[in-house]
Amino acid sequence: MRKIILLGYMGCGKSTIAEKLSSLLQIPFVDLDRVIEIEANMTISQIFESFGEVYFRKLEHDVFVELLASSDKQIIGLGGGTPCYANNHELLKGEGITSIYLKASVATLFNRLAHNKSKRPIVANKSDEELQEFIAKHLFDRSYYYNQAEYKVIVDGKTIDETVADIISILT
Ligand SMILES: Nc1ncnc2c1ncn2[C@@H]1O[C@H](COP(=O)(O)OP(=O)(O)O)[C@@H](O)[C@H]1O
Ligand SMILES: O=C(O)C1=C[C@@H](OP(=O)(O)O)[C@@H](O)[C@H](O)C1
Ligand SMILES: [Mg+2]
Repeated sequence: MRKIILLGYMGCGKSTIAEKLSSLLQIPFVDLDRVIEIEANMTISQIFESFGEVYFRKLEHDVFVELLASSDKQIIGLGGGTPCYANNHELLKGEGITSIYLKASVATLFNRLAHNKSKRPIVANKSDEELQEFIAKHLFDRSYYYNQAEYKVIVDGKTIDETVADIISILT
């Protein structure tokens, strides 16, 4: 396989898990958001603030297509919204691509995002009460796209190492 792609809602652990998986499997890791930030020379928050979400989604699609076009073996951590726009979910079905949905419950996501939302413009300004309800509805809306992944790994109640071990058992 050429690309191992991790997807799922904000805070499910895509960036954290991909980095650990990368060091264990000795396969380079790229975080889609980081590539976007480097190419734009701006943070994700600055892109949203200056140009808006529609512009970000276009950039995200272009960078995703660029990454998939390379023949390099890579682990790619997507942004939470990547599979949900611009038909990106169809790109997950391409040849040589293994896609894995890191599935987290609303409670797990809320616990993580409540302390970790400032760099995520979609949730940055929400109160705790708003956040819980927002995640529940948003996750429901996005689940259709996340469920297009080839594999699903439940992350609730698991340590980083346990989730990584689950992924390795899928890959081997
Ligand atoms: N068991 C766990 N697995 C993954 N992340 C965890 C876990 N426990 C706590 N975290 C924390 O949750 C956050 C997940 O964020 P991140 O990896 O950026 O997710 P994503 O890229 O999916 O938005 C990190 O701050 C990470 O340290
Ligand atoms: O869910 C989303 O729409 C987004 C998730 C973020 O990535 P993470 O899932 O890594 O936080 C980032 O791409 C951007 O803030 C938008
Ligand atoms: Mg991330």
